[in-house]
Amino acid sequence: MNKERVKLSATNANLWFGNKQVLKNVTVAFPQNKITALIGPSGCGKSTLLRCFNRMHDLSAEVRIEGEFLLEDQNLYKGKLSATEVRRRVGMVFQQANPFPKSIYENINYGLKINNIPKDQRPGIIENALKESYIWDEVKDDLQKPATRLSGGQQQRLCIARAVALRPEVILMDEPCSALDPISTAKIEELILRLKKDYTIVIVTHNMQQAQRIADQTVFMYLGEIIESGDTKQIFDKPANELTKNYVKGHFG
Ligand SMILES: Nc1ncnc2c1ncn2[C@@H]1O[C@H](COP(=O)(O)OP(=O)(O)OP(=O)(O)O)[C@@H](O)[C@H]1O
Repeated sequence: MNKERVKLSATNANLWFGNKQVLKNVTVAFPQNKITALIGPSGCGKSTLLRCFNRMHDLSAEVRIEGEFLLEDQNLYKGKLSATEVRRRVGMVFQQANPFPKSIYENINYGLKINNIPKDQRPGIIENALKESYIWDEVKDDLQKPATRLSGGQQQRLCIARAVALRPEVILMDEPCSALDPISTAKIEELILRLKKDYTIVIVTHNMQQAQRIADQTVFMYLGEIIESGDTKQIFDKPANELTKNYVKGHFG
């Protein structure tokens, strides 16, 4: 798929919800410090695949996963890594901003506490995370106010700050802008582009313009399989597969 250093990968991954197979022999690699867009029609398995990379399916009894998932050379499931450690190193931001019903400050502080970050280091980390997520200027005088009073776009940037505060290596984003207006979306896209300097980013999106604006690489999925992946420009301008072509041209989806 690329010559860059691979940060995160899956090889021959299969996943079942009960008897229903949702991921079929998925092999994919996400290069370090790049943005990869995962695209494909509704229900093709994008979110399910994304969630495998931070062990979000661990608590679902009906889920069966096969295959190899690696963070660099460390196995996400079979090695020494605990689910908590995996989730610290592979952060996730969801479609619907989901701040805790607590203060802006506590939203970030909470993750630091459960990861045993010393108390005296936390205020500095929180300030940096808010700065890094382009929201500090808007909230610096309101840190003790409830996070739920922020706008949707601000809540989403707070959720990104919550993820980056734990210094992950990868940030998974599941349609992070789908509930946002164009101005908030533009701010998040600008933020994502800046974050790739420090993080590897995988973003699920239904917005083809968004994928073309921000993604270095694009992966097209259909019915649980990876149909095609490559440089974003190639996927959109010269797709090799007819299904990819029809999807990116908006003929189905
Ligand atoms: N907990 C579950 N139990 C059973 N089936 C599930 C479960 N979660 C998802 N599925 C099924 O798995 C398939 C893939 O779902 P997934 O959410 O990964 O698709 P997606 O490509 O992210 O879709 P969308 O773009 O609409 O968010 C769908 O058929 C869905 O109904």
